[in-house]
Amino acid sequence: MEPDDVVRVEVPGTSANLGPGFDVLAAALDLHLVAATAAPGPRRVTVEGQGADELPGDDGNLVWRAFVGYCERFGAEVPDVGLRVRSDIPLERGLGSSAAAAVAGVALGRAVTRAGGSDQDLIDLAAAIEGHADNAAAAVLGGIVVAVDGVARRFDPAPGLRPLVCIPSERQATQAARAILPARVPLATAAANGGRTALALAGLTGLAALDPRTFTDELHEPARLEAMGPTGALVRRLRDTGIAACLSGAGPTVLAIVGARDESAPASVAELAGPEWEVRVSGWDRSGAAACPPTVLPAEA
Ligand SMILES: Nc1ncnc2c1ncn2[C@@H]1O[C@H](COP(=O)(O)OP(=O)(O)O)[C@@H](O)[C@H]1O
Ligand SMILES: N[C@@H](CCOP(=O)(O)O)C(=O)O
Repeated sequence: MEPDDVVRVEVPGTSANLGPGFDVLAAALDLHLVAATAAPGPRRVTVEGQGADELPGDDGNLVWRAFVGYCERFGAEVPDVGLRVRSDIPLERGLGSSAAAAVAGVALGRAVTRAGGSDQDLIDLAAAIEGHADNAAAAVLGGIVVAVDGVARRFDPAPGLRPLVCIPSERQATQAARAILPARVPLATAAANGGRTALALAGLTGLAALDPRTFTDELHEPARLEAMGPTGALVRRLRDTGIAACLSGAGPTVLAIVGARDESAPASVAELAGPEWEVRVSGWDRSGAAACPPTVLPAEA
């Protein structure tokens, strides 16, 4: 394989749920996973960046599995290539590292084989492989998404808003954070959550002013914030000061939405979080998974 043959995709990390939109809302953030084809070598996948010391380099790697999954679904022969994957998305923090890996695999499959498939097909396939259509939709489409019943729609984030992520060093596997959720909730609870989801989406996309109270969730956050003590405490502290805050995905990261022009907000959030937390001023990723022109994967920073 010549360097000119290298195909590369860049996929954003994602923050799912956005408070009350459990399993249906998500936003794409400007931290990324880059995957590229490479000449076949002793390892199927070379992993760099986050997870380099623990993720598999064999055919069990999620990016490769999704690449093969795409080829099987669209009847393409699996190309005999290696992959290089570099991710800036911390693992098991609720920032969609697994969805980014699955989306990278299917998007790379489409770009390499040109066997077709719509963005919705990629979302469905990545969600079938990884489990979360909300993350997958935001990773493919960028912006803010609603994903439900096999339909994903993208919206532009309001220009006046900026996401901050507060990342702890502790990790939380998504599967374990789903196992503690209630199987049933009262009808009135579900109805109120639906209303807050609509208002939160309106606020995040600029259709209405963002009211921090609409970030309250009664489906998944109560159990999770109790299980993740420091995360629960930080969400409460932020909400008590009037900041729109919620659990990012299945946690333990906390997402806060602040005014883009509020220069003091990042420092205020960092002060409320304390030294145990890495507070990153993020931006929205507006474009989603992008297949880049043939190029070589940039060297690790
Ligand atoms: N770059 C990657 N390459 C392969 N697998 C990955 C990569 N990033 C994440 N994964 C897989 O996703 C898992 C984490 O997924 P999950 O528990 O859903 O947390 P989250 O998606 O919130 O980071 C990792 O343990 C690993 O199996
Ligand atoms: N809706 C899912 C989202 C999981 O996101 P992740 O980034 O934590 O994998 C859930 O809340 O379980």
